[in-house]
Amino acid sequence: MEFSSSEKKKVLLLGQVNHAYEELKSLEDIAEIVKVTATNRDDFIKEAKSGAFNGVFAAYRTFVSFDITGKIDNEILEALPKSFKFLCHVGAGYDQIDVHACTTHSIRVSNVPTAVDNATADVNMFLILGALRGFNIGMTGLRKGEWHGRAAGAPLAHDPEGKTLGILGMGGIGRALKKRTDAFDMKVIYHNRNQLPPHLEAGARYVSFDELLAQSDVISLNLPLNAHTKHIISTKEFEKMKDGVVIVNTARGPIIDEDALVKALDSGKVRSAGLDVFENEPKVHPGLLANDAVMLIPHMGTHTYEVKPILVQAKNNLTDEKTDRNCYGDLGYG
Ligand SMILES: NC(=O)C1=CN([C@@H]2O[C@H](COP(=O)(O)OP(=O)(O)OC[C@H]3O[C@@H](n4cnc5c(N)ncnc54)[C@H](O)[C@@H]3O)[C@@H](O)[C@H]2O)C=CC1
Ligand SMILES: O=CC(=O)O
Repeated sequence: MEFSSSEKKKVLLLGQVNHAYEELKSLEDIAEIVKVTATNRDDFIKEAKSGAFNGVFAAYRTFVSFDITGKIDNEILEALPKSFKFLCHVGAGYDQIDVHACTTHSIRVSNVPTAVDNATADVNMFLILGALRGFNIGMTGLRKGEWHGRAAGAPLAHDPEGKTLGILGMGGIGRALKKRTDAFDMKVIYHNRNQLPPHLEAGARYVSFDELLAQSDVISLNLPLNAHTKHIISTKEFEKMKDGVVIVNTARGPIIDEDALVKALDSGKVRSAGLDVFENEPKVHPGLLANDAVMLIPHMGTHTYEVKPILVQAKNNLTDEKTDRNCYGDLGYG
């Protein structure tokens, strides 16, 4: 794409920047930031078709901009101008974008993996420990004035040591989790579509999907959400698991069939769960809310200064009031 030197490129801002003020200012030096006035998908499409975004060559989108546009799919791309060529998503998981449709429209998509690995793996480890040890029962009870959570006391829990952790989807976060579980002497098995080279396996044993379901004491979901992985864990898969298994999910809610999970928890097939993500965020299944054995976190896997380094610089400007939503505050790593 050719621009004259005096011409500022137009960048569409999908979502609000709440943290990366300095970066936004730098971008404004070289680009004209085009803001969206629509607050829902229909109006966004109308706004795009009215020519309001004409000349835009790139868009920077936050996770919560989904509330305005919905999935970035063919319908949205058809409405955007032909000048639009780059879609920059602030997040590792890009399930809110139909990448195939983008490819068809010759639009390149970028995401932000790697930067999130440690923070998300920490949450993952916290959920494993909390769910295995039954901490939520005690913690919830304590705030209600009940020592050990129940009149009869919290049930005895389990140590991680010697337990088999099955990592489904051992990519960046899964491998960072493996490293953490080594400190707790857990045995790690994993399933990916293809076996990793030994230096990336780092001692984890590659197994089939069904072996992972059957052999794990704890199952951690660390794979992306797409048409193949939606509800990859449902009733049939719970039946193949050990009685009393623990399920942890920091990936995406719809990877687990939440209704089936609640039933498996209620029947005792699943002993407890640790969840950072939910099928219909920000809604949480009432069966999960009602179950004290389940550790629940409102999608805070990456909610740290270290993941969003700019926050440290912008700290003095930052107030809680500026943080609009729990998920990323604003733009993830910006
Ligand atoms: N809770 C949170 O705040 C965060 C959640 N996430 C979620 O975690 C997911 C994983 O993130 P990364 O580790 O960075 O991704 P990654 O791409 O590095 O790893 C994903 C792994 O899953 C494997 N995989 C893909 N399809 C599979 C299948 N059908 N069966 C088995 N394995 C499969 C891939 O081969 C890869 O090894 C993201 O897609 C995102 O949805 C990511 C960051 C933060
Ligand atoms: O959910 C967070 C992400 O980066 O993906």
